[in-house]
Amino acid sequence: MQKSEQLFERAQKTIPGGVNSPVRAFKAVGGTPRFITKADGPYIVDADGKQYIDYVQSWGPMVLGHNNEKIRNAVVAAAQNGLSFGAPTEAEIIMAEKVKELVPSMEMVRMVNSGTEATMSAIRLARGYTGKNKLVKFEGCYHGHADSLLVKAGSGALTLGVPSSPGVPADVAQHTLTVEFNNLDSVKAIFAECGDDIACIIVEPVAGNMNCIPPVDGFLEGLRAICDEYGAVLIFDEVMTGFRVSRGGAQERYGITPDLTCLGKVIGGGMPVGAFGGKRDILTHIAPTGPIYQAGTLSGNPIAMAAGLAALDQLAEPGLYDSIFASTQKLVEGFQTIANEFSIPLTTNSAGSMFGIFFTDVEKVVNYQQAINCNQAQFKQFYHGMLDEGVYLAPASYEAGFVSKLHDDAIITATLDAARKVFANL
Ligand SMILES: N[C@H](C=O)CCC(=O)O
Repeated sequence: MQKSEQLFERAQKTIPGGVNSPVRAFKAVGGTPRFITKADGPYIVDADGKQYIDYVQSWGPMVLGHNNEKIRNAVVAAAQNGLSFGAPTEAEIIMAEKVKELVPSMEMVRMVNSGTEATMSAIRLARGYTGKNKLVKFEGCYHGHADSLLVKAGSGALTLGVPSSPGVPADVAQHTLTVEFNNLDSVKAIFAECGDDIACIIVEPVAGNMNCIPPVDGFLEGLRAICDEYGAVLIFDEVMTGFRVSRGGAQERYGITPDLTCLGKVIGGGMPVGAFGGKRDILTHIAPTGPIYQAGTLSGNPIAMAAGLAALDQLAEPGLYDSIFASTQKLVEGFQTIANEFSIPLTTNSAGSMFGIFFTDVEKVVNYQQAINCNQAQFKQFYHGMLDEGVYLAPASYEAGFVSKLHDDAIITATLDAARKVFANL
């Protein structure tokens, strides 16, 4: 770890906390963040040359695994023609058509550069479209770091103890109403109180920023019904679940159609991209067809479009999703079996190729309270044990894990062998 240590020390002199995104800093687990030099397939390699089986997968987008050859070639080919034009290209149309084909509720699509931009823009659109101010989000859900959404947020904000960040004016935060994930009664109650001024509900259909919590039966259906009743816009934040929990995302997996959908890095095969889209009737309110402003010089960047199209094309491979889901199932069942053998209280969740491990004696984790009450000390010990054994999990207990196409049987077996050694010492 010598090189990572040196790099971390050097980084802290010029980069706040030594990292460009807080979750990378290992604050939740302690120790030195591993500085990464390359990634390939299911592996990443750190500055000291140590190889890890990677379950972060750049926080989700690498459904095909790292350094996919076709994506890489598409990026290189596109780069021959220039890096950024600030003008429209055919690739953006092909991308919008492709997204619409895979996620039919996205009748129109606007490209942006990140998940944060996607959710921030979708919220503005919902407010402008409905003429209402308030938004409903769920405690522990994370939708990027826009002001309105950094209220009782999950992910790094929760890990670092600032789920409602300083710097967000109270005047802004007052319009964000937070309710409990998987609790329809709490949503009904807030709508009964101020439904006339609620523009939208934004939800991660599988909450991947408080570990991995799938929706309970009827929850997403209930949100759809409430939005219909009150004329609010239902926004699915599919930054994590898009093209991952099913080829058509969570909306396909659970059979619920939102009004707007937000997508993130997955749509660029890992490049810095995002998109939001949905009903034509709503999207036409965006500039230049409508008055609600939203813009970006780099939006629809040709390199990102090339990477994204190469990634999305490969998702049509027959049996791809069944195979990744089977690997994920084998992994979580393996963790559970081994924990049981060592009498360690543990439960797991999964949705498609996303998974979560919870150190708790709760039988099934379905909400925020249960997620944050898990045994953090034990997670920390487990985390470092796995790292030593060459398995890289998200360095925070509130983050979902991700399995790729290249996490084959041998990789899952190697991970479980590592877990057995680590559990034996917990
Ligand atoms: N949970 C986040 C991804 O959506 C973690 C990534 C980050 O904040 O850098």
